[in-house]
Amino acid sequence: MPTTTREPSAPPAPAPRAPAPRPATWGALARRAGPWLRGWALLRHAGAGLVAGTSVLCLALSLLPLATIVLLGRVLYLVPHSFGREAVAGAWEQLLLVLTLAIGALVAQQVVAPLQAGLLETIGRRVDRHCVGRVLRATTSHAPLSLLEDPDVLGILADARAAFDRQSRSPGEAAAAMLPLVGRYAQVVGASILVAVVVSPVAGVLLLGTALALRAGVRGGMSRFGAIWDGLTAQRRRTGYVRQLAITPDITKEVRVLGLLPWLRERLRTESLAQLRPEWAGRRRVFFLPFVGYGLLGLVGGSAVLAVVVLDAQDLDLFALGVALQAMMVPMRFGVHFPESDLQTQYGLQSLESLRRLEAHLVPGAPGTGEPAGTGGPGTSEALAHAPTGVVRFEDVWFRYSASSPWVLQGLDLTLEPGTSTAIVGLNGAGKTTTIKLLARLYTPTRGRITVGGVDLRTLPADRWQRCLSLIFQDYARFELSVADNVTLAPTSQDDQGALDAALRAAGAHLVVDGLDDGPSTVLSGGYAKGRDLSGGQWQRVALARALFQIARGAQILVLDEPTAQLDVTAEAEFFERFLAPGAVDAVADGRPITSVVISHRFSTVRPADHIVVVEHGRVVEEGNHDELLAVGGRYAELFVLQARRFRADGDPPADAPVVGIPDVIDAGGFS
Ligand SMILES: Nc1ncnc2c1ncn2[C@@H]1O[C@H](COP(=O)(O)OP(=O)(O)OP(=O)(O)O)[C@@H](O)[C@H]1O
Repeated sequence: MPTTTREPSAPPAPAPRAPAPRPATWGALARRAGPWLRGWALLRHAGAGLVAGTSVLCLALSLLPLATIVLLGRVLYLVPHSFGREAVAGAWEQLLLVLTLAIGALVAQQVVAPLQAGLLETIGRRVDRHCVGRVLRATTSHAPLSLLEDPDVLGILADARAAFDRQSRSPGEAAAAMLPLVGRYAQVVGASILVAVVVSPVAGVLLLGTALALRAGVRGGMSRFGAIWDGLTAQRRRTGYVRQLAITPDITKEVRVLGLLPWLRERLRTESLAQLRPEWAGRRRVFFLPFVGYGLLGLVGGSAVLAVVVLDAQDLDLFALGVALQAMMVPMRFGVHFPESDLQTQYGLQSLESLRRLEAHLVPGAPGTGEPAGTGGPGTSEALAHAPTGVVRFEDVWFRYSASSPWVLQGLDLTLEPGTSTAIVGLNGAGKTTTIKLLARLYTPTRGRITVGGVDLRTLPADRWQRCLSLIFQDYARFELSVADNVTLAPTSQDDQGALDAALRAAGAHLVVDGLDDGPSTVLSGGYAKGRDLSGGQWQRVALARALFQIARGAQILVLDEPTAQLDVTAEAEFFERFLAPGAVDAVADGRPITSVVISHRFSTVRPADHIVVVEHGRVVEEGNHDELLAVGGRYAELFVLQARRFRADGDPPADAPVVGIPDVIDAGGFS
């Protein structure tokens, strides 16, 4: 294949900007009511019987105090008629009965309250189970990676997760708390009706009006503070990150050794204050002064009701007076937070809205993802049966991570022939990993296209295409699971056992496994009984086995990003000889032609590849096989010799050290 040297074409015109989002069309009322209705609707996930039973209990618990008021009013009335000169026949017996009932009502409240709390907790947990499922569906959807890296989406995700980590209130708590809240309103209405009946309708209306005004003040303050809280999402994420840093053993180990603990403590302090100061200021603003105002309103309203009662006092008997004075206290309690429902509904409903925004961003088919829903789960025969095959081509691909960041790929052209091995080499930051992220459809090209067998990758569901690939990134995942789970990432059948063994052997990980107490069942973490942590190089072999296992399961393209970064020199050389040679993965591929792509910044190691591509500044500057590239004496030759010379200095020269076609390098003291 001829060696080519590429020049960049002119940069493309800026990508068209997405249209600005249209202003929300919902009315203010709908905006306020929407979250409440959605929270209410969540109750169906707790089970109709449980919700109905708990509702009845909540209503009973809120009406029992009214019953107590009436009964105690009756007691007041009966006391003078039960003793002394004004005693009336039968009054004493009635007094005993009413007193017993009043005590019974009080005891019932005490007994039922813990039961109510338990039932509400159960409802909350059932609703949260449903919501956690929704979070998982959103985060494990096939949304483009760019969305999962979007700072706004990460902030929303952090908020949604915080609720389920019990750092904030959850949607389940909000839904459950609505039942006692309804009970509170039933109680205040009941108390106002009592006052209206025993004193006058004016007093009843005054009482209800005062209660509702106080309530509006309390909840209004909470929702204004909720908006402030929402605005601090990014800062909360930063604070949470530093807090997490402070308790992550691996990181604190490094921080300790470097003597950075004071720095970490100070950083935690400054980040926490950056979150808390606006919260404190917000609290003062939305709670303190309005609290004084609403306190005065309660005083005026309460005094007005009292005045009406006093004016009517001569017409009121002891029963009416007792009931009126006690009932007046119920609405006055509307001036403070309800501990069983206010924080729960305020922050729990905000968590629910975060969850909904997350779904809007990430769930396939939802507006904003631009992602067609996939078919077939990981490794299913359906996904692989419809797998696109053929030559993979990058055609003048331009890419940047966001509209404001610099171009990473600048007109990259690349061809991957089926059944061949390609090495992509280049210096740090050249765009090699980005190239394979695009190949894997984690991102889509900003301009240009990638085709497979002539079909634009964009038109294929990402998950179906990804089933054709087996890919290990340089920052591969390390799961605190068994070796077998780390390799297969799926429940294994008897059929898989052979593929697992072959993958471990082909990756050279079988030697690692042989040294483990429980063989492939050993958990790869020292934190478990019989578990064992591995060295970096041993982990890398396990990750390689994972990639090879997917090949055994039917994937046709093997992509390895810096697969030898943690291997020793001998293992690295052996790896490249094995994986880039023809038929390298036959042992796991069962004779199918496998296209392999290896990324490396080590020019001296990719010699066996059928095709070597040199990437610089996001474009291919040279390509060919090793001999062709050396003969040209360009960038590859220059960097190959530079790196090979270092090997030589280490006493380990590559086999073809005497290089021809790069006289300038040789003159400069290269190989002789
Ligand atoms: N998620 C991201 N968001 C924004 N910029 C990114 C992201 N990932 C990479 N970049 C930028 O893209 C450029 C190319 O990175 P890439 O990882 O593709 O390089 P590379 O050739 O693989 O480098 P290396 O050999 O160091 O792994 C870098 O400048 C990097 O800062």
